[in-house]
Amino acid sequence: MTQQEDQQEELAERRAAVAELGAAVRALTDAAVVSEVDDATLRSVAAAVAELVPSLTAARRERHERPATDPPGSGHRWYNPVIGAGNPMAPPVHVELVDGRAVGTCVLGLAYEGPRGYVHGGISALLLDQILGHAHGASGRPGMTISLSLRYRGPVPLNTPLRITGWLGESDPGRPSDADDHGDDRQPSHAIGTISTADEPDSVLVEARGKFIVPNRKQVQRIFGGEDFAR
Ligand SMILES: CCCCCCCC(=O)SCCNC(=O)CCNC(=O)[C@H](O)C(C)(C)COP(=O)(O)OP(=O)(O)OC[C@H]1O[C@@H](n2cnc3c(N)ncnc32)[C@H](O)[C@@H]1OP(=O)(O)O
Repeated sequence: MTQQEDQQEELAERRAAVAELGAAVRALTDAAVVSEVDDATLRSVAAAVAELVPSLTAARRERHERPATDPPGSGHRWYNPVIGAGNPMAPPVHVELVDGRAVGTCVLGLAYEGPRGYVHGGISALLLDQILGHAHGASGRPGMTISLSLRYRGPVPLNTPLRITGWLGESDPGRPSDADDHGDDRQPSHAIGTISTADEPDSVLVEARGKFIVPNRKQVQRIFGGEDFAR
């Protein structure tokens, strides 16, 4: 086995272990928010969970440090709060590119509840921001959201397969490109996204419109210390 194959195997093993923990803690979160067991049971589970924390934080990363799952150049975000298998907060949403559109699928449990039985509006915004990011990134230029507006047309049901779709619209006709000044394309892109149930994909429950920019070199330096922010 070559050194590169060794590293790939190690990375796959690490990601699998991280995903396993993510799934277990996600299941714990789901159990915690649906549980109606007695108070004594809740307290004994809380104590048992608190005892587990030090074994995880014995080796930890800080802000700006890459996790072992996301080596430079991999473009992965194993702990992303929407798609990351390692993040218990992530549903996670499974995203595919279909005919230039980003299509996400997931089922949201009661941990994501806003109105009783339905998804919290902020969670819908989170999912749509992510899917618009994928639609923008599909052009090969990962960007950052500079504005996001939403229209909530109907409540999004919990415990129901959902479909989240994002695509690029026309770029901003009002702003002339000043690429020459900055060495980057400074034309913001418009992206559009929707949430519907998987069973009724044409019935739009939430609609989003976002603007994305590709940070120029100075901005990447200022915000991320020069490291390619998307890799
Ligand atoms: C696949 C993974 C998907 C992940 C999806 C997730 C996406 C996200 O959530 S990203 C996180 C949320 N977004 C952010 O944190 C961005 C926060 N904003 C910022 O850091 C700054 O506003 C930043 C860097 C974009 C611009 O700041 P700054 O360099 O000071 O420029 P500023 O003087 O404010 O801009 C002046 C104008 O130029 C525009 N502009 C600035 N930089 C650019 C650029 N690189 N390209 C095009 N337009 C630009 C601005 O939008 C602004 O336009 P307007 O006047 O119409 O509002």
